[in-house]
Amino acid sequence: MKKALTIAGSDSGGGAGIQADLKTFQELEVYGMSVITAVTAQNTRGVQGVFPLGPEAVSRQLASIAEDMGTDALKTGMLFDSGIIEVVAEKIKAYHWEKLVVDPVIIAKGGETLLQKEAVKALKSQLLPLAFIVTPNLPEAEKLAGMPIRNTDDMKEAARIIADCGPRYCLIKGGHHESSPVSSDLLFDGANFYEYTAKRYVTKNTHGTGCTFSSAITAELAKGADIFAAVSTAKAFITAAIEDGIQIGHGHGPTNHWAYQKRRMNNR
Ligand SMILES: Nc1ncnc2c1ncn2[C@@H]1O[C@H](COP(=O)(O)OP(=O)(O)O)[C@@H](O)[C@H]1O
Ligand SMILES: Cc1ncc(COP(=O)(O)O)c(N)n1
Repeated sequence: MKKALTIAGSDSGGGAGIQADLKTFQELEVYGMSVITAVTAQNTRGVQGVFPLGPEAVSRQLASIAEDMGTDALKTGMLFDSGIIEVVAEKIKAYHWEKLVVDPVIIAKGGETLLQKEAVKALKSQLLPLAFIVTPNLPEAEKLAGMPIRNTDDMKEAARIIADCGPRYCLIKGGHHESSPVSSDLLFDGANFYEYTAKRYVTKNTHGTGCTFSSAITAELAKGADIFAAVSTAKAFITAAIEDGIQIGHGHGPTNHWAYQKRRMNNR
């Protein structure tokens, strides 16, 4: 069985972070492993507390996996600060882990900080050069590129700037473009742009969409898919998960990780 690793924060509400990643790995039939960077007290209403574990705890978890199991692909989500980014980058290089998906989690949907301001520089200079693909949402792409994004031309310009940091592919997600009837993501391979478009659902149950999407890409890469097939399957996975979003809690509910496989079973 192929293996996938997530290096991310725990979401007690179960919709984002490590929990969303492991559910996605399971649904896409890869063996899921996790390195926890921080524990968040979180629910559908927002983030009530953040408790980082620190570089030593992260380093030891990474070593446990590397010394025994290894991984076929991996992703990063919430990394909290530059100390954790440094150790993650150092270990990824030392273990020669190559299929790295960097989801540059900076701010939660409710506005809470998940990456310290000082750490954006380390993310760009230390982690992005190791990334096979980086998957910023629109506000994250604005921060990484240092420019406002108002239209598709701006998205392309930002993708070029982010690609200059060294990732092999850059995928800017259009989920935050709420006035559009579609949800369009733009993949840049250093030369050409490819658009992945799906219907936009009007729903407040979008907690964990980015985590789920990037872990679906990671699962597909672990199984040997090329980047275009991996993004395409991940887009179908997240679109189904959003369409069947779950009304749990009083705020932004989670997506439905089972929706994609349920549809496949029904179509048999
Ligand atoms: N309301 C929606 N309807 C359909 N697809 C969406 C919706 N919101 C986000 N997506 C898709 O979900 C994926 C994650 O995007 P996004 O929500 O922008 O990430 P993040 O959680 O990092 O902010 C992308 O493929 C995006 O196009
Ligand atoms: C622990 C953790 N990691 C990431 C996110 C971002 O979630 P989203 O996928 O909605 O951007 C989150 N809210 N909590």
